[in-house]
Amino acid sequence: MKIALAQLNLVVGDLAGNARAILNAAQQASRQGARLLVVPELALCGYPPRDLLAWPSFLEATKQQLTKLARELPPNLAVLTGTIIGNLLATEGGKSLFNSAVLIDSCALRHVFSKRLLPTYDVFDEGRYFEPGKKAEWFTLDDIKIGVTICEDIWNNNQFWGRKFYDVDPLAELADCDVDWVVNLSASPYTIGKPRLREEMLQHSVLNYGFPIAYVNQVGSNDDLIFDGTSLVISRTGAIAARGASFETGLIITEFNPETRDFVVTGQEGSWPHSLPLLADEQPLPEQTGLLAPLAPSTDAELWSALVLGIRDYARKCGFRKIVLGLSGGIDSTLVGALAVAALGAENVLGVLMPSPYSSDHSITDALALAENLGFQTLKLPIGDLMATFEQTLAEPFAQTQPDVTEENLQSRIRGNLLMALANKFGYLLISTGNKSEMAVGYCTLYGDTNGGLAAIADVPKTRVYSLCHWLNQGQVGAAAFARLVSQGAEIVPSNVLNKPPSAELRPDQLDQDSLPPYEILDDILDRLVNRRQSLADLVAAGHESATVRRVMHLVARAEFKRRQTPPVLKVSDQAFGVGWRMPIASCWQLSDA
Ligand SMILES: NC(=O)c1ccc[n+]([C@@H]2O[C@H](COP(=O)([O-])OP(=O)(O)OC[C@H]3O[C@@H](n4cnc5c(N)ncnc54)[C@H](O)[C@@H]3O)[C@@H](O)[C@H]2O)c1
Ligand SMILES: Nc1ncnc2c1ncn2[C@@H]1O[C@H](COP(=O)(O)O)[C@@H](O)[C@H]1O
Ligand SMILES: N[C@@H](CCC(=O)O)C(=O)O
Ligand SMILES: O=P(O)(O)OP(=O)(O)O
Repeated sequence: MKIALAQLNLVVGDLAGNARAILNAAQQASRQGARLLVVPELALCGYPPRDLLAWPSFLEATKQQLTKLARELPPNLAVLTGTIIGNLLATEGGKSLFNSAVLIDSCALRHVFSKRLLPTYDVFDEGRYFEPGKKAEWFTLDDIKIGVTICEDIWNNNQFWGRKFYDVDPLAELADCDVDWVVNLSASPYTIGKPRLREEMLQHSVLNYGFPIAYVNQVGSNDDLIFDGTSLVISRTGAIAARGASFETGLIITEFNPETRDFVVTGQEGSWPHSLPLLADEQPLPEQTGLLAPLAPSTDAELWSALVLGIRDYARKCGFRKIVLGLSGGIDSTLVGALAVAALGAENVLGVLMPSPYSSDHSITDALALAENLGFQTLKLPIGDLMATFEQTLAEPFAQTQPDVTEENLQSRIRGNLLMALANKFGYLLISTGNKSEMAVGYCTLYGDTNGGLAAIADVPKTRVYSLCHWLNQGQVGAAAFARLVSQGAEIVPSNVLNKPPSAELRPDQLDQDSLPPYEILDDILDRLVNRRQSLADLVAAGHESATVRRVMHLVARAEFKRRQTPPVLKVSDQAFGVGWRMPIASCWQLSDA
């Protein structure tokens, strides 16, 4: 039996567009002779629908779209699609919806399976909307017994994690039902290294529970969440029967053999994708039959692709064709400039140079060198006159004061204002360039360099910004925009950008390192504090100076008000400063207290 898994890039709320993407995949799968097509979690409404689920009109429209889709699907193909389903018993208690997989066969709705484990940690808030499914469920297709799970349902493998997250274990219950194989419909957000982690977990689960697993994951980015795809089919032995490409749409076709009760393993490697089509869903899905698309060769390569997809999808799903950013010749704006070019093409990126009397010459020359390397346009808007006008206007109220950080911030706010003016006038998306290290300690100006529609690298620590830029210069980047440079062995990131010390250039001779611990130390403290919730004692035991740790903890807590007002942050770590980080602002608790 041929089984097809469609890694689709779905848009939240685009019910007709998502239905079309499912239908296209179904027609393609049917032409390939597939008997069953599986598409991702909540594919019809897009994931995550968040509070759209509170609108009765949205629920009704989704229901109607499902009925219409069922009528249009090829009759010889069974389709398992993620969608929302009303809980008819909600009046007797419980939430009014299920997060479900619906089996459509011969153009009719045959069975509904509902997600049993509803995550409520980090970015997930499914208990807010959904009632959990009550029991393990499966269906029979041509005498093959297929167990159905949805995303979190497969993440409670106690033996793999060495701890139990939920009392219910849907996979263990399906093992008791003696199913032939289990399918999982997912919308599993990307974090660094997660494609490999999922693979290890699923291989362990196959051996632990004793059945093959086919796992289909959404691809694309919705708001702050990036979905990598990397769907998998794991055979009974733990061997990988198929692996979908990461960060690309695709139709994975695999063969289940009823005799061996297993998927056929070819072990053939496919090719690593070299380009990310802009509107992939409107073209036929790239097909992979029994192929293993390789995992990214390094976490830098993986992270790069994730950020490119995150920027591209945010722009196109919000209706932007062009990006603007402030280009200072520093490493952060350099990385964001390169990402923007890879995401939308050099012809759609504008870098704005805004020198002040404190700007170095290399802030101009390095920014221009990058723009020339990558072929995008620049605009130079010196801000000295605007600074003088601001200072003049504020001269009277500031008469009895000394220049301080206020004047520094004015420069940043002038730049932020100019960038937003360009964004308004020409319909650009302004991307802010702050990295995670500065967002963590508040080393940025509210309504200044934090301005923007999307914070593209605000979950990327400064040390990783450097490693991504070094990786870019190693010439392994696949983006078409860099093909010429890569083929000539030329640098993408000007070497001076990599070698000079980071500086805000808001006053003479200012260096980040005069205000902050060295970034290697700061980033290790932040990783332990923010991602791993370590205490002062833990951090000191790890070799950090107590005074430095206390200072960082204080800065992190004090900067909460800034983070709450910054743009959506593309999530790439286990703990991003986004919807999964819910710290109080007006709080007396010192992180160093415990
Ligand atoms: N802009 C840049 O490009 C850049 C880059 C690197 C470093 N920096 C550095 O970042 C620093 C920015 O200075 P800053 O932190 O004073 O800037 P800021 O103006 O962004 O934030 C401080 C202001 O925020 C308000 N505020 C403080 N606590 C608040 C709260 N709990 N709720 C609401 N509002 C509150 C107050 O008005 C306060 O003056 C400077 O040291 C600058 O050198 C800036
Ligand atoms: N001189 C500058 N021209 C354009 N954009 C600038 C300039 N200086 C700073 N910026 C923008 O602000 C952020 C933060 O600057 P830091 O150097 O980190 O202080 C920078 O990435 C640019 O987007
Ligand atoms: N914990 C899983 C699943 C979350 C979900 O059910 O959406 C993940 O990170 O991918
Ligand atoms: O934000 P940038 O680009 O100016 O980078 P840096 O802060 O390292 O100068």
